[in-house]
Amino acid sequence: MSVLTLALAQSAFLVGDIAGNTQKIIEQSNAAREKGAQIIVFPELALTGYPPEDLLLRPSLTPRIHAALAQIAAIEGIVVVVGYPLNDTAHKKRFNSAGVFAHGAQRGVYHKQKLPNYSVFDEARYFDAGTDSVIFEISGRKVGLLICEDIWHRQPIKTLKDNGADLVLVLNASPFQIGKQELRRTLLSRRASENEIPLAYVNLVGAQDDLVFDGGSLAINADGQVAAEAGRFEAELLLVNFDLEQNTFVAQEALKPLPKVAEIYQALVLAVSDYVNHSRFPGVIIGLSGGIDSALCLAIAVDALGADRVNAVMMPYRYTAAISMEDAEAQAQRLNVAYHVAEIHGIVDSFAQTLAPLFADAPIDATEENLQARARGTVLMALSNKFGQLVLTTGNKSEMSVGYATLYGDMAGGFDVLKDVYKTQVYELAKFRNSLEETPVIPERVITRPPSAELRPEQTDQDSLPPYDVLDAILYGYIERDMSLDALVGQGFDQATVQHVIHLVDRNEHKRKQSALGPRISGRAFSRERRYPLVNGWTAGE
Ligand SMILES: Nc1ncnc2c1ncn2[C@@H]1O[C@H](COP(=O)(O)OP(=O)(O)OC[C@H]2O[C@@H]([n+]3cccc(C(=O)O)c3)[C@H](O)[C@@H]2O)[C@@H](O)[C@H]1O
Ligand SMILES: Nc1ncnc2c1ncn2[C@@H]1O[C@H](COP(=O)(O)OP(=O)(O)OP(=O)(O)O)[C@@H](O)[C@H]1O
Ligand SMILES: NC(=O)CC[C@H](N)C(=O)O
Repeated sequence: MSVLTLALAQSAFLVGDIAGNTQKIIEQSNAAREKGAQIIVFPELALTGYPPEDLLLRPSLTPRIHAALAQIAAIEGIVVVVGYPLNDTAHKKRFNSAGVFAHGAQRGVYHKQKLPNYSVFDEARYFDAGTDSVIFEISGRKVGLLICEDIWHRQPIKTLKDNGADLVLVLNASPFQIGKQELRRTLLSRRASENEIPLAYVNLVGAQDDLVFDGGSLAINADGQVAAEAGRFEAELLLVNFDLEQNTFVAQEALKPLPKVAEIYQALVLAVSDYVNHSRFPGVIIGLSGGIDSALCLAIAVDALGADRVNAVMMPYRYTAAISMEDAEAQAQRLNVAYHVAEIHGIVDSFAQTLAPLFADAPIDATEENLQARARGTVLMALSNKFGQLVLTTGNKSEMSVGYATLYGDMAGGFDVLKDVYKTQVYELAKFRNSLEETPVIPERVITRPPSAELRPEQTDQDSLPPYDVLDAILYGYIERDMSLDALVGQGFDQATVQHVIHLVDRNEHKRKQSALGPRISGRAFSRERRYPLVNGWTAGE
């Protein structure tokens, strides 16, 4: 059997670190050659990382890219296919391109034809669309190139097939959202089988700001069957053999698909670890309340960074229940995390004293609750300033949707771990994490007790919000499916409840606008893909 060995370089590339990324490309190309590969394929825009955003507009980018390409062209003994931005100054155009390098020179270049400009993507801001197919030859086979969004459309791969391609390489920067790998498998199988052409799909891995790239690179045969698949959420140099006589990939052992809850958990861990490490924080600080949100964040942080880089601070006030103190300490102990207690009576009471003459006879309301949250936020930020550690905030998607969080209080911090995770998913994730070890890291009572902000006596979240299963279902319909009030009521939800929830979501856009960034796991997160005007005259619920 005569074989072409391909290396699919499912790697992480730090945005903007062109020198570091070039070094990685050279090292991985050499490693792949030593393992017997004749060609190595890197992800979309590997040289700059994805998405490079306005770094693409810096005039100093082009010389850096040219220097990097010269180094890549000098790689010997293996064909290298790599994604990079191409600035065509003569024609005042910029392309999202893939270059083919071999025997000391660049042998070809392909420009992405379909530029995504929906959801989290903004490529039309930066790139011009390519118009031509590109096919190059290796080992007597015609190999076509595509870049990410191209494969989500029918025409680009069909044109390659019509032009005689035997095999298609797809370079990707395809971000994670729940169920995305299943979607990719279905799409790629269909594209391969409807065109009767095998394809190799190489994805990026690692997190960038709010986006998580989950890998899951694939080799798919012309009958649509998956021949090989790389792991998820980790770097891998996947070697696949392509039988040149049969024009098929040699099948490898199939990977088990990850359950949804496991993929969400891994996405959050990767997001925290890459955000903290790439921003060069020595560690993180979490306000640990004894509640489920901060408990889950603590477990995620420990899995991402190791226990010795995580600090928990319990800040009791007079409404903090004894079991909250016990549970917070138990969590820290079980996870082996440094645990501190900083009570906030003095701070809150002093605030209250100063404000008393100004408040005159104004009745007690949420103001007094917010002082507690703000005292805690101030303590956490002081620790961050003093020791250089990042404060992780814990607000989940349900709370961020309805504004159930205090500005400059529990919203203070640099990265909001659960920002795109509904409260009902928080429970599933906590149970999932507990199932991984014999002794659950989150005490059972934290999961079973009714959630409370503990900002006044006997308070529970359900005093002011519908039960979380109802709230989350309404939020999902309104936020992720753009459903109207009438449509939600048509689904059986109580009209007054839906009205109340929609009103809260609309009224709290300003909070989300100034909230910390957090990892995106859904198809509609509060970051790039949901942009509402703060001031507007829209009628709620339509
Ligand atoms: N459109 C707009 N554009 C810009 N700013 C706007 C604004 N509307 C209000 N504001 C500002 O926002 C302020 C109100 O926001 P804020 O100060 O946060 O206070 P607020 O939203 O009134 O109260 C916080 C709520 O979150 C709940 N909470 C707090 C802490 C933790 C938890 C939990 O369980 O996790 C829940 C608490 O029970 C209360 O219901 C206004 O006083 C005003 O200054
Ligand atoms: N007593 C406390 N000590 C330390 N941090 C606290 C305390 N109370 C609240 N916090 C911080 O503020 C965040 C908001 O918590 P709060 O208890 O008000 O609501 P929650 O959304 O139910 O969160 P949790 O489930 O973590 O309690 C907590 O996740 C935690 O980080
Ligand atoms: N970078 C891209 O072109 C990605 C777009 C593509 N639809 C994806 O999410 O996989």
